[in-house]
Amino acid sequence: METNEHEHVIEVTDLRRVYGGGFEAVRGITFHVKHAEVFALLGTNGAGKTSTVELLEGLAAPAGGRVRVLGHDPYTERAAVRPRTGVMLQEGGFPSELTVGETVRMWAGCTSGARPVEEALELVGLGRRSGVRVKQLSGGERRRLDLALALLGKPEVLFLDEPTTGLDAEGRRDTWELVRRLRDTGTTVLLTTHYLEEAEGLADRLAILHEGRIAAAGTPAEVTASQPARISFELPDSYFLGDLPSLGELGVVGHETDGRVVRLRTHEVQRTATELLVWAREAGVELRGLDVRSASLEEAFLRIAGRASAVAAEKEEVAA
Ligand SMILES: Nc1ncnc2c1ncn2[C@@H]1O[C@H](COP(=O)(O)OP(=O)(O)OP(=O)(O)O)[C@@H](O)[C@H]1O
Repeated sequence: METNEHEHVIEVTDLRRVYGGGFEAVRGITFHVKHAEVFALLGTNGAGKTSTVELLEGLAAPAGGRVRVLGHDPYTERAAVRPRTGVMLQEGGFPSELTVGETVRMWAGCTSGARPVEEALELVGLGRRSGVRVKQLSGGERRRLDLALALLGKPEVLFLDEPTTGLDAEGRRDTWELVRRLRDTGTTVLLTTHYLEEAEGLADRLAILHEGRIAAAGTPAEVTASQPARISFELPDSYFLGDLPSLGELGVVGHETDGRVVRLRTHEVQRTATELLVWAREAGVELRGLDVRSASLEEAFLRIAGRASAVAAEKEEVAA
């Protein structure tokens, strides 16, 4: 079955993965990835990202649920899926005595319709490192070589497991730029990452995994919009928190103080900020250091991961 632009290139339904000792690393997750979309799987350490990506790559059979990549089961129909996908594992293993060029040439020999070696190396910025032995590459350069190998077969679907770990800021930006170009020319990309700014800047949609479950999903804007905005300022001299209008009336859902600095959280940022400023004008005081900002994906991530832990602990308590 060929895909067209209206289909989901990756479909995951109630997916489960259980390891040998009976540990359930993926506990029933559902999501889809559309054609030419960048989808990020985020999560704390051990959340189940790699376990999930390996199922999508057909490296293991699920314990339950269903995966389809380009309309096929990647495990039982590997021959149909593998030539159309590119895979960058967390740890690429290749002989370290070979040069970069030899490594790519060797890989190209096993890949149907491979790009020219030089083109693959240019894409990832290793054009001038062709003659260097793999063992002499820096960690970041090895990640780029991994990426070159994943791109060799001009894949329709690209799986990238932590593609920018170990890269410096410039290398990371280059990789983002490349991923965007690939997406714009029709490649579907699923990546895992620890870098929240990577997901925020690169992903069209994302899912936050926590302890094997999806704790939140949507566009980066949707996931952050579910979190309260933050307003912070310094209490004017000789004023106390109790001198402000009632926080409930201001639409504040949470607050902290740090010395004289007050931080308020609100889902109604315009109303809260306006009423606070009206109060300050009427009181004739200045709110020094006033700062109003929407939640970042990082804040959303930390709160969602923390909340998911609390909910899980509560469920365990109820079950006990
Ligand atoms: N082969 C295995 N046997 C048993 N448990 C495993 C195995 N591989 C992974 N796990 C466990 O499954 C859980 C999920 O691991 P996984 O590597 O998928 O997480 P991750 O989200 O990719 O983490 P990280 O961000 O640290 O790479 C972890 O608790 C891990 O210890």
